[in-house]
Amino acid sequence: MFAVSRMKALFPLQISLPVAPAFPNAAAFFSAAPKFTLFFNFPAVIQFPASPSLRPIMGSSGPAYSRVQNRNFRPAGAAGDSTASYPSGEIHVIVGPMFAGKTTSLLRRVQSESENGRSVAVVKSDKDTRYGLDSIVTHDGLKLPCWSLPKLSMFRQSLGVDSYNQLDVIGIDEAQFFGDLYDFCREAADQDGKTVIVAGLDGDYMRRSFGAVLDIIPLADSVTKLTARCELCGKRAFFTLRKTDETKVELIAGADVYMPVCRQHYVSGQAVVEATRAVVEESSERVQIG
Ligand SMILES: Nc1ncnc2c1ncn2[C@@H]1O[C@H](COP(=O)(O)OP(=O)(O)O)[C@@H](O)[C@H]1O
Ligand SMILES: Cc1cn([C@H]2C[C@H](O)[C@@H](COP(=O)(O)O)O2)c(=O)[nH]c1=O
Ligand SMILES: [Zn+2]
Repeated sequence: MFAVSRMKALFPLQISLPVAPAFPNAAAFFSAAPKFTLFFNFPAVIQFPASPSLRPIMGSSGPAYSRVQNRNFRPAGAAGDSTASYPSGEIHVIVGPMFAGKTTSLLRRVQSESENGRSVAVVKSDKDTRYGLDSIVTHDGLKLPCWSLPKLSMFRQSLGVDSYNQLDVIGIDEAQFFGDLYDFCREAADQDGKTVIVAGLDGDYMRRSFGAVLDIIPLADSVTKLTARCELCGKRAFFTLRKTDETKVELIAGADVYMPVCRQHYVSGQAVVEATRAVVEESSERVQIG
């Protein structure tokens, strides 16, 4: 399993061990069947300082971990170096259906950045209340403390301007729920020199673009599309099937309502859901008339 004990050492106050993981063999599952498609080569460019010295910054709704200063700003260079003092931010986007390991991947990357001495903070939408507001939690129970906010534009103020300035890396989970994702990511990377790691659903249950996740692809250094396992046949799953007849786009839920599926089972499953909805609507119309 990925280093829960190391996570505990890193985040001693908040990390808790996974309880009754839904997929106990997740690590074996992940390593035996690598499930991601790299659209672009993921650049091994994150530069890590040699000696990490983390200190937690506690805020009203969540912690950040910080070093002394944001190293993303290049020091003034030699004369003629036109890049001197421009921020060297980055944006990395992780997409895929539910259960594909997006949160797990985000958590790993943030953990790795932190272990390498960079100051990190993670934010998720406060719409997702599934596991409480103070942490992001994977479907198999790994946890990381985070900020829960309605808008990314509140992040700087919530953290405190000084703490924000010291941050190197910002992780964003459930990115599909943030309407101001584009402006936040652009400013954080271009103006403030942050490395921004974004995880979210590229498509909703109808396989339509979800929120602003796809809008930030033109801003991104890298885009990774993860896949899950089709719950009906075990093949690679690219889509999320909603098992109920609820039609609103945003519906916070887990495996009770959604399942990852391959193309074939998306098409057949969606046909069943739609046929069922038609029958239910028809019979409720009959009841109203009668
Ligand atoms: N059908 C499935 N395919 C793959 N993983 C699944 C499935 N159902 C549950 N899981 C679990 O979900 C974990 C991924 O959780 P998570 O990182 O929270 O995914 P995401 O953020 O993409 O929804 C996997 O490690 C696995 O244990
Ligand atoms: C497909 C789909 C999903 N959602 C919700 C359901 C969950 O609360 C999140 C996704 O969580 P995960 O970390 O990716 O597993 O999004 C939704 O509101 N609408 C949809 O169409
Ligand atoms: Zn299938």
